Amino acid sequence: MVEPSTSPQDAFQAQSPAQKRALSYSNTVYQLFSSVMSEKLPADRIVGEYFRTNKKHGSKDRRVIRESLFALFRWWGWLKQIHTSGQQDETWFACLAIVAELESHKWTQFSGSWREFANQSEQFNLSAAEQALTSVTDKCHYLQQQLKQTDLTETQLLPDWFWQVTQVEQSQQLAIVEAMCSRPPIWARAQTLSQQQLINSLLKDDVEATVSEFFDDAVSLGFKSINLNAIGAYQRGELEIQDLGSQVIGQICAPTADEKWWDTCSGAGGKTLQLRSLMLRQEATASGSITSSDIRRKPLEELVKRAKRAGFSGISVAPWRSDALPVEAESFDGVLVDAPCSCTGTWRRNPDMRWLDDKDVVIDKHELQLDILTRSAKAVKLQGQLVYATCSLSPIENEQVVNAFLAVNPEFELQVLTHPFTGAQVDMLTIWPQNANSDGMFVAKMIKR
Ligand SMILES: C[S@@+](CC[C@H](N)C(=O)[O-])C[C@H]1O[C@@H](n2cnc3c(N)ncnc32)[C@H](O)[C@@H]1O
Repeated sequence: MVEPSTSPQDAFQAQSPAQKRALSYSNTVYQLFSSVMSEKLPADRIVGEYFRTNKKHGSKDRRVIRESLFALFRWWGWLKQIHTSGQQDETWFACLAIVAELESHKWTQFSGSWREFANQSEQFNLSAAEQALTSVTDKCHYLQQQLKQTDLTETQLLPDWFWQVTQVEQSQQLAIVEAMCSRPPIWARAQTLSQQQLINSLLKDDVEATVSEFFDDAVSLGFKSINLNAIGAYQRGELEIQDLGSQVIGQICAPTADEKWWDTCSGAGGKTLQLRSLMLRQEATASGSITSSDIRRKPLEELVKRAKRAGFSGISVAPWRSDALPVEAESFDGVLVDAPCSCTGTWRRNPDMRWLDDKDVVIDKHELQLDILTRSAKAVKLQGQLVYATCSLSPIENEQVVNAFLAVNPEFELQVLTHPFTGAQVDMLTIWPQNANSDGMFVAKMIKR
């Protein structure tokens, strides 16, 4: 539970209104940061709960608090090397001042105050960046110079274990860090409208959207946070928020209008809705269907609501209540296994998770993933397709699961895929966040012979 900010640290006395507010923001961000780290709960959840119970903050306050907090996690791989005390001391103020420079935050009166508090220690002589820092390498140089610390490197921005479990070639590492330390846009999928119709409709609600060059139903809603409930197209089910990387999965499934699909780990139905939308785009009265399953009941209830909002028929729900198949064996043209995973591919949106999780989050799930894939495969009919997907970037949860499955299920054969963003032909497809400004994803497609 995060307590509301009450008094600034006694050791730091505000000499001006800007310093007073800077201390108050610092106090709130500090409480939130400590809470995320100690409770090991997602920052989004902790911040959401804090703002729900502390209504005093206006929209500007929220922005300063939220953006400073998430920036701390984005750059924590460097900052943790100077802030080791766990106290709200000069090193803490240095962190706040530094992230404001690294992300070119506009609240310079507060970041200037944080810098003044940091500089009360002889350890620091921080100054504002002379120009906007654009690349991670620029940022690294700025920090090396400010902190007089030359052993900072770009790869420290992701935990060591990430590099161990992903086995990324050195030549690719910088591009990954660069993507992981920036935010992707909010991606949406035109669900019942054409891309252009959706863009026109969004304009009426003052949302400037742009089309994706890759899929004819994907649109970018830009980087500003949006109140979805105030958008007509969302209320009418004409759009769904879905990251571009996630949209790759439905595109790889490529269901035809009359096929019967099973979404075995549907959650609240992000991909179920996409599959149905893809069918309806081919034929307004598509006779195909999708059965959606999950071990959790609540997301399935949410799925039903979302399908209703879109006016979609042809979707039914079959909860997994035991290890037994909740659907008829060998009866589906396509089975999608969007397996539970470490979610390392979503770290751009959740930078806190890279410091809350550890290597086990990747290693632990391999067996469960193989088990779900093996059980789900029993529902695929002859010549049917089996699609395995995760939002992990580690081969342990991806290629190794598929290879282990193929080793004992020789009737399944990998199908060559075309990378939607690079055009490369691959046996199994990893979408890296830097490929098209999205989250990271993995997908493999097999045919039952
Ligand atoms: C990656 S999420 C699915 C996201 C969803 N497909 C979407 O597009 O929004 C994985 C889902 O697998 C479910 N799950 C976990 N263990 C499972 C199991 N043993 N059998 C079926 N589903 C499981 C989780 O409840 C979770 O909803």
